[in-house]
Amino acid sequence: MSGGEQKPERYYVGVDVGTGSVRAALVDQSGVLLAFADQPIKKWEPQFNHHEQSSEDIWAACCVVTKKVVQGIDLNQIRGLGFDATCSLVVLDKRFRPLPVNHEEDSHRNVIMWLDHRAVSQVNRINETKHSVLQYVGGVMSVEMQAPKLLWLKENLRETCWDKAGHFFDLPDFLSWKATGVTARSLCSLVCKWTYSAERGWDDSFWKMIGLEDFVADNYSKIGNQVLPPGVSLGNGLTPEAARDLGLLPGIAVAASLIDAHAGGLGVIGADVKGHGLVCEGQPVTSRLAVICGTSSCHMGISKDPIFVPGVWGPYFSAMVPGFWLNEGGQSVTGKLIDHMVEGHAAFPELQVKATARCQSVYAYLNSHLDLIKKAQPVGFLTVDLHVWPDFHGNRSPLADLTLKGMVTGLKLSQDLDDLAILYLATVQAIALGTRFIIEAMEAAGHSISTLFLCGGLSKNPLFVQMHADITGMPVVLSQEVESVLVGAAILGACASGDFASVQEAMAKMSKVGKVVFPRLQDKKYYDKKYQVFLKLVEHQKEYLAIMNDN
Ligand SMILES: Nc1ncnc2c1ncn2[C@@H]1O[C@H](COP(=O)(O)OP(=O)(O)O)[C@@H](O)[C@H]1O
Ligand SMILES: O=C(CO)[C@H](O)[C@H](O)COP(=O)(O)O
Repeated sequence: MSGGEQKPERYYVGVDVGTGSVRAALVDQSGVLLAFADQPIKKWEPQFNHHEQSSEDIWAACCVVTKKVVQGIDLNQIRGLGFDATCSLVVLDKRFRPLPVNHEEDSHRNVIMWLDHRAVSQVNRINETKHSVLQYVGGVMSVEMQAPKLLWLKENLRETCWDKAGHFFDLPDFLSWKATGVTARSLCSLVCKWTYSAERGWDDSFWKMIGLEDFVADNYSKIGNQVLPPGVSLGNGLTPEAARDLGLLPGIAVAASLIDAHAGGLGVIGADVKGHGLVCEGQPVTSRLAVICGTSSCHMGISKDPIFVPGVWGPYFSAMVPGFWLNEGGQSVTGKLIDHMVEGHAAFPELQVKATARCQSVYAYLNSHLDLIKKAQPVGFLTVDLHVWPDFHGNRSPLADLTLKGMVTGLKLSQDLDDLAILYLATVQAIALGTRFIIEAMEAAGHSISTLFLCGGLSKNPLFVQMHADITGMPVVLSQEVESVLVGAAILGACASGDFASVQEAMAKMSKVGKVVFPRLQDKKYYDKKYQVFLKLVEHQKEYLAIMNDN
C-alpha cells in the first residue's frame, strides 16, 4: 500500500449462542461493536427437568443474525469468525443428521440443554466411583456435564439414539464443525464438560468404569480425538456452503470455539484498568473474577497454579486464558430465577401494563418503583424481613448439591406491585449473596480476588450490579461494550485470523473498561447480617430434610 493511504479496517464476527437467543456482532480490531443482531431460539421442556433444543434451529438463527450484522460491509474486510455457545449436548448420526434425544423420537430435538437434569441417577453413580477425574470438577460431577447425559442416552434411548449416533458435540464445537467441516473439538469444552485433561488427554479407566467403554474402543472418535486450543484456526476456514448460509466469504478464518461463559471471561478480564481507581490496577490478572450473568451465572477465576476448590468446577488448564488454570463457580439459574419470580407473581400483568405504558422494561420499572417506595433508606434495606435462598434448580457452587431447593421466608398476604418489587429485590440480593458464598469458597482455597468484571444480560440491570458490589464489598467493572460475550467470540475470530499473536494480546487490545460501580461500604453491616441469614437458610433446609427422612 502506498504511503498516505489508509489500511482498510479489519473486522471480526462473533456469534454467541445463549440459552434463549443467538446474538452476532461485527467487531473491529479495538473491540468496538459496529453492528449487533439477535434472534430467539426454540426450547422444549417435554417433561420436568428435560430441556431440549434443535441444532438446525440454532444454526438457522446463527445465519440470520450473521447476515444482519455484515449487511453493507465489504466482506473482504471480515478476517475471522468466532463462536461461543452454551455447553449443551448435540447428537448427530454417522452422516451428521440430527438424532432424537427424547422418547417421542422427534429428531428435530437433538440437543440436551446444559440445564437439563434428567441424568440424576447416572451422575450419582458416576460420583460414587470417586474416580480421580472428579478432582478436576470440584470433587463432584454436575448433572449438567456431558458424561451423565451420555450415559442416560445409552441407558434410555439405546436403539433410537445411542446405537445410531456417530457424533456427540458440545454446542460450541458443533458450530465450528458446521462452519468448517472440521470435527476437532475445543480444549475448552472437552476439559470443562467432558473430563478431558489438557495434560493427559482422555482417561480410559474413567469411561470404562462408568459403563461408556464404547468411546475407548473406537479411540474417542465420537466425542473427539483431535483437540485444539480456543482461537486456533480450523482447517481451510469457512466452507463454501457455510459461507452461503452465513452471508460471508468462503475461506475466512474460523476459530476453535469457547463455551459462552468462557467467551465472556475473555471479553472482560484482560481490560486495562488504569485510571479507574481500582485495587486490581498493577495487580496480577488473577485478582479479577469474571462473572457472566445470563440465564445462569458463571464465576470465572484464573490462577498460575492449580487450585482445588471443593464444589467449584476445575481446576481446568488453559480452558479460558491460555497458560492459566481456571476455576468456574456457578449458579444454575439466575436470570431465569428472576424472570420466574417476577412473571409468576399475581401483580405481573399490572407490571407489564405499567412498564409498557412508560416504554420501559419490567426490570427498569421495578427498579424505579423500588426507588419510590424506599423513602429515605437505601433500597437494599427494603428486605429486612424477606429472604430468599436461590437454588430453585439445585446448587452448582459451592455446595454442588442438585437436590437443594429454593426458599422464601417473610411472605405476607399482599400481592400488589410493592410486594412484587420487594420479592424481586430479595431475589436479586439472594443471587448476589450466592456470589459472595462462591467467592469465599474460592478465597478459602487460595484465590485472592479483589475486583468483579460483570457481563451478560443481567449486567444491564443496575440494581443487580449495585447489589453485587454492595454484597461482595468489591468494585464491579462493566465493559465499554455491554455485549462483552460477543467481544470474546470476536477475539477468537481475531486470533484465528492471525491478526494478533496471542489470545492475551487480543484480550488486552479488544476489551475495555466502561463503568465502575463501587460498593456502598456504609451498608456493609446490613449485608453481613443478610449473609448470616442466607447461610442459615440452607442449614435449615438440610435440617428439614433430615427431620422428614428420619424414620
Ligand atoms: N435490559 C435488561 N435489564 C435487566 N435484566 C435483563 C435485561 N436483559 C436481559 N436481562 C436478564 O438477563 C437474562 C438473560 O440474559 P442473557 O445473557 O440474554 O441470557 P442467555 O445468554 O442465557 O441467553 C434474562 O433472564 C433477564 O433476567
Ligand atoms: O455451564 C455453563 C458454562 O460452563 C453455562 O451456565 C451454560 O453454558 C449456560 O449459559 P447462559 O446462562 O449464558 O445461557
